[in-house]
Amino acid sequence: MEIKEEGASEEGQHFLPTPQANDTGDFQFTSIQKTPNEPQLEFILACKDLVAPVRDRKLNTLVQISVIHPAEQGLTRYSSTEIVEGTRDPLFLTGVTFPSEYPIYEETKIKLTVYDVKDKSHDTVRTSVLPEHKDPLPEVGRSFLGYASFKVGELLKSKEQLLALSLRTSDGGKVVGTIEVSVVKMGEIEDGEADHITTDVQGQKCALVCECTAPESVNGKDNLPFLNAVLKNPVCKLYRFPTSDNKWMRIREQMSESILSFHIPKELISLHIKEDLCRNQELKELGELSPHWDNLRKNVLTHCDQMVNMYQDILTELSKETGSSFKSSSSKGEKTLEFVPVNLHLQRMHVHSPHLKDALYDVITVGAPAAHFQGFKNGGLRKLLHRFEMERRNTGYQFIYYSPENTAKAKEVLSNINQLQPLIATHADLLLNSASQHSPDSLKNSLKMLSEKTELFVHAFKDQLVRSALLALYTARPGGVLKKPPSPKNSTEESCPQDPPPPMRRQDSIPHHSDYDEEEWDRVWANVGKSLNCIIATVDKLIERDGGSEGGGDGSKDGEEDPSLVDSIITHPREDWYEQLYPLILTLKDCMGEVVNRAKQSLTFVLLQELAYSLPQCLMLTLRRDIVFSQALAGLVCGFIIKLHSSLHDPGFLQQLHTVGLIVQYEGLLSTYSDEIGMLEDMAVGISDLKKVAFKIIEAKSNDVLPVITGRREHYVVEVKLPARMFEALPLQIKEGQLLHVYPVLFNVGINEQQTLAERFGDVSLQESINQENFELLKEYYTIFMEKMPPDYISHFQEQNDLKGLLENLHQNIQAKKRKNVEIMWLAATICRKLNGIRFTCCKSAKDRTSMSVTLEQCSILRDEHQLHKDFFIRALDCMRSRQTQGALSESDDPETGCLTDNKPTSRHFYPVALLLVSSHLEGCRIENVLKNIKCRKYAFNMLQLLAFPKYYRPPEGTYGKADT
Ligand SMILES: O=P(O)(O)O[C@H]1[C@H](O)[C@@H](O)[C@H](O)[C@H](O)[C@@H]1OP(=O)(O)O
Repeated sequence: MEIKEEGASEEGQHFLPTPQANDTGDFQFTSIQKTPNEPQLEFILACKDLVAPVRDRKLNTLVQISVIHPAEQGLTRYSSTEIVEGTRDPLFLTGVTFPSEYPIYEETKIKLTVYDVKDKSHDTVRTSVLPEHKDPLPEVGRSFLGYASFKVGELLKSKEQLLALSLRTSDGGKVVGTIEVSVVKMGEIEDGEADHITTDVQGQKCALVCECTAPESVNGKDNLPFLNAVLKNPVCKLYRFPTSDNKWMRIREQMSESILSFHIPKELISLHIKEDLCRNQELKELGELSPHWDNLRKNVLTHCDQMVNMYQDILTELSKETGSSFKSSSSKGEKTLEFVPVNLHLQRMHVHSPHLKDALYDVITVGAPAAHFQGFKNGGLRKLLHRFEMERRNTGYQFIYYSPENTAKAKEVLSNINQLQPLIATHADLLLNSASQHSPDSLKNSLKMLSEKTELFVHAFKDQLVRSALLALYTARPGGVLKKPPSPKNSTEESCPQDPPPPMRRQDSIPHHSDYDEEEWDRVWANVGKSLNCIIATVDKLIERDGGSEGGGDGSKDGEEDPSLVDSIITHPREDWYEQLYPLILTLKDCMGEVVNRAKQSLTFVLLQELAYSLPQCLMLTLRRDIVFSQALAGLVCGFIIKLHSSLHDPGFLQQLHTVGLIVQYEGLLSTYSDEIGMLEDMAVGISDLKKVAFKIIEAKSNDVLPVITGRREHYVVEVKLPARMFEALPLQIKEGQLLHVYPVLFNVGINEQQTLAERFGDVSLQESINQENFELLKEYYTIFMEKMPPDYISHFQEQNDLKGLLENLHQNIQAKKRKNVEIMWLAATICRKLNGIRFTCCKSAKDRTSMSVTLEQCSILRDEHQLHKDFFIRALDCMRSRQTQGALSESDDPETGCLTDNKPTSRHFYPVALLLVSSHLEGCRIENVLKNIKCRKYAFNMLQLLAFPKYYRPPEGTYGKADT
């Protein structure tokens, strides 16, 4: 029999925006004193001496928590505990938390209703693995046992903030037991002894005494406004678990979205548009070409313009999504959202355990960066890029083959030129300005800056590529006939068709031409250096003479300046500095202009070769790479900012940040089977491309604290802003703008039924090579870490951690080629945490497998680092993965499927705010994640799938089933 509460108007929770919260009509309510951004109220529950309705039947109880807002009469279901089985004295591990935005006052009434759950598994959808004749269990649902209620003010003002309330039957008559409500404050120092906790549920007792002092380092309250600008819509859960020495630890699980999900893609797309517009312009300015190349260029430009339009359209679409912070898994194939990462969240576990410092454990959970709209029929980036390069290299006479390294080099030089030329011009003008003011000090300073930049400029061209590109372009001009057409077939390093594919670093098919005057470039290039030397010598002379010192000097300090020029200066008795320097500056600018012109054209010609081959595939490949990279970068920036904020008070971390850089470890759960092979190939390239990213911390000058990206495809700088107070406390190197590097590594272990197929009938080599390659990268990072961190830090570090042993263990596990060897993931994650790194967990959608993995990781940390009682490991795991049972769903839920039937999303992919807030206090954070994505509180697994999962990756009964994903 299912018992319904009488008179309860069950509605979703309605959040009032905070400013209105105190002002509900004519009423004035007493706010709860709160710490910014911390939950307003958190409590735990336990029952005693419950009376079973039927004798000799063990009770399986849960408590449902409802709220009666003071201005309303209606009851709003808020959350519920987990089910505790087989005891009259249940002690609930799942607590209740009211986040800072929730409209709760001292006058708010809380109703606690205790139910006896007869069958907690009836929600699990039976699948084909069940015998067909087997009917669902006849006895489903739960029975009402009793209720109690209290006002928030009563709880807060009670002795030791603890209430023991009688539970009564619905007519308010009979007492059927007691319920204890105890306020919890994270970060408090445990005062009382949680004595007599036994793993025997019958004997569980609750530690209810707490004293309060919040450790600064974990709460990091100073940082909150900044994190709030980035993190949105937090979902919180509170638990308490016993430790092996029978004390309680408290755990707050928090899951938040990030507006960086949209902000970073928008920044990046704008940057790509700028870069591509500039390249298209340079292609147009390439000058006259012979008909073959000219046609190619026209074709390339048509496609490139189309591409820029496409990026602009995507940006326009994304710009409409103002304030969005979440892309659901069901939108992963949407074209306009392709640059946005799927289901990106910070998953945070805050642990307060006795005798230990409070600790935070963060993992970024996100769908594997992949180009879902383009699909995976032909594989992912790793394969596509390799194939593209192989084919391009063997195209014969139509194009000149430049290796990817040389193409990247050409882009780098072009970018350097574009940056340096205007800088030099500015410094040259400043020098003239100093000259006109006749100020020796200012002249010296301006000269110093001018010299530095000009030297960099000259250095930028010290590359064979520029010479060969000049020759190639020469041959492509009308009349510039190549005597020996460039072809890999003419190369001495040519490979025979039957040979294995040559390595990527093969020699380029760069032309050689006997008529070409190579020295001409040398002369043009050297002129820049010469004219700088001339300026230096002139300035020296002018200052020397101005100081009235005797003697004229010979004007040949640097040995390279033109003696006639210098002589002409020193013969002037009364110099006008400006007049003396002006012609020299003009010469420098002219020489530079000549170099820039030639170099730009020739290097643009190199880029033309890459683009001209295999249009439009080449551009689609760039698009795919941009998409995957954008998703990966959004996650990385989010992870970096969170890591920075949570570790700002740690000098060791800050030192590591600027001397070594940060390890960023990705755990992949993709299978090497079917489409997920392509996803893994995309993900591997996307993550590896993150090496091109460096961070820079700058002082925030306004309220806009969102990061800014500069650079171009081969090299990005992400500027992260910190408020002045925090910025000031940073090490000098960071404040001076030193670039902070990241070392991304990916370890993948497929765990589902698809991976079983791959292992039995397919191929797992992709996973093996990714793990092997990334192990080498991780080892490299460790070596740099050991070399660069100070010896005293290292000796302390080594005392605490056996990193060498862990690495060796990881290596052995990778070599072992064991099936579904999840030990690899645990070891890689542990190493990352010990190295102060940033952790990521990814599967296709980051909702089902990722939720299993991240909750397992949390409980394993509690076991290994916080002495979680071993008999509570599985219970803790189940609590974190759990969902409300059917009876606890709101009326808008479909009881058959657990899926929401009303509260339809307002847009295709965004979770409506009302719905989000309603849901944010139901069971474990990760089931909320599933709900956010597919509007259904069920992990998308069936029993057959779960049989293939490693044991600890299986969710509890009642939490999984058929879901329309
Ligand atoms: O979050 P995921 O684990 O990628 O979700 C998978 C789930 O593991 C699988 O069992 C199910 O059949 C679906 O394919 C889920 O992916 P969706 O992207 O369809 O949510």
